[in-house]
Amino acid sequence: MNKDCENWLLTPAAMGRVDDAAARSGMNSYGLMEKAGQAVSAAALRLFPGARRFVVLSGPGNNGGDGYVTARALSEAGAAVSIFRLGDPSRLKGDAATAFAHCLLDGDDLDAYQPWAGDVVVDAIFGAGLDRPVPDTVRHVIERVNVASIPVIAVDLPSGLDGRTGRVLGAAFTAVHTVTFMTRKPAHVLLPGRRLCGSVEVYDIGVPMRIVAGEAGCVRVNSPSEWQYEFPSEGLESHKFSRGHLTVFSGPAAATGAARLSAAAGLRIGAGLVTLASPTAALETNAAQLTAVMLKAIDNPSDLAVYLDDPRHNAFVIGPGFGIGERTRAFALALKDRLVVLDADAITSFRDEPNALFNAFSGGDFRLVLTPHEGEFARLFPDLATDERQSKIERALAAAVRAHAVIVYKGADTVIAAPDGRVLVNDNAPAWLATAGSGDVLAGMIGGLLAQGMPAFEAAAAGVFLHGKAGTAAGRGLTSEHLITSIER
Ligand SMILES: NC(=O)C1=CN([C@@H]2O[C@H](COP(=O)(O)OP(=O)(O)OC[C@H]3O[C@@H](n4cnc5c(N)ncnc54)[C@H](O)[C@@H]3O)[C@@H](O)[C@H]2O)[C@H](O)CC1
Ligand SMILES: [K+]
Repeated sequence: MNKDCENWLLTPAAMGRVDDAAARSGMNSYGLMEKAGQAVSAAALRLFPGARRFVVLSGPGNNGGDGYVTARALSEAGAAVSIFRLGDPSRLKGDAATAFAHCLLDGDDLDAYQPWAGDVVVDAIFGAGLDRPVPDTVRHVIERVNVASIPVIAVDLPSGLDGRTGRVLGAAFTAVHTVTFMTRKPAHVLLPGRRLCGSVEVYDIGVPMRIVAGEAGCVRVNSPSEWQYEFPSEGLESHKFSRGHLTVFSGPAAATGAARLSAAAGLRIGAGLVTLASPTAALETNAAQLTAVMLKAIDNPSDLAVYLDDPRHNAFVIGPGFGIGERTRAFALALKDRLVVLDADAITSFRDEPNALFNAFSGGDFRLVLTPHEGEFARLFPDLATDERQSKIERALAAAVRAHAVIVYKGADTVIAAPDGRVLVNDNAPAWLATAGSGDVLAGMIGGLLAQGMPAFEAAAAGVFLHGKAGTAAGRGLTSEHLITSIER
């Protein structure tokens, strides 16, 4: 993968414009297809040196063109190759027609393909150009290949996958390996697409970087290079007060654990001081289980107003275990001038009046981070959640603009979006991170980074990435307590 663009995500439409611009610049566009097909052939031979037969399934567009180049290259390397085609190859156009003309192997209709043991399928039916559910012929082949457990190498995208959204249009192959070109596309990282791609190889077919950069936009894969420059450093001159003061609100006596997890995570990620703001009735319960985290009784909005008189109380987490309702709304709105992570119950509390929240935090730098999972997202943004046309990236971005907040739209493919258009898709979370209390830990980590002065978008992205990394380090069967001790800055 080219280092310059390893985190970029281009939609199929943007990649189409890259292709056009490359052709206009005088590049030989057939040369790009030739390199694409050669890369797929090399991957197939590398991954399956013992294949009895490579079966190339070629479609009606340029993805099919890549397939004809692959078939020719595999055959020239001495492998056994069969081709099955969707559509009349005499109707292929442009580079795909050229690739077909150069490939002297016979082929048959896609319908005729019956899997044999020892086959390896090269799926070149549809790539970036899929724009509607796959036809029945393709659906039936996908089913036959699945039933026979034939390994599939996908060209650009597993056919049936919508490159922009990562959703399945009708049916899709499940690939063991996908070779894509220049940059990854949203479907390689958004679910369910990511699971259908297998390992993803990004091959540089030689489109000049300035042309790709022209279409790259601000949507990327989350990685330290996206936020490291803002990560708080522990210089010799730093002391606990210069590393900020995070306050986490505890729920009532019967629901204090979630907030303690957030507070402990905030401390672990480096906040200088962490206070648990607790109802008087829960002080004893909390006191029995805290050491480094401080405790303060705050029962009502007037207690909170006094606490907010001290400007050193700069960052807050509200929501985990806090309870749903009017008191929660009053507390959250009182924090409107501070850095705030609003999670769980505090999100749900605004389901009937989300604009009250959004308006309170509008104006000035964005300082509110919302961390909804799927259900909470639907409560605050019901219209976006049900809009089937939009990808998770597009939904998160629209929500961020509306809320004037950084949105951490959680899931195994968490999307972090800022109102200014920046979006990061996270892909390092292990499956076992979805455990009780995991979200509370994440909220505390983001709060702890906000307290240390990291801007909201970078704090959210770093929190999500380091949370995934801690989950991987903790390993299967982790508990949230273990997750916290596995956090490394
Ligand atoms: N820079 C690059 O990334 C390069 C990519 N290459 C390959 O080109 C394809 C994209 O090619 P395109 O022709 O635009 O699209 P497809 O081949 O995916 O399919 C278009 C073709 O299919 C028809 N179609 C779409 N949906 C359906 C459907 N549901 N049922 C039936 N037919 C459908 C549509 O009408 C068109 O005829 C990219 O993925 C790469 O593999 C280049 O080779 C090199 C540069
Ligand atoms: K494909």
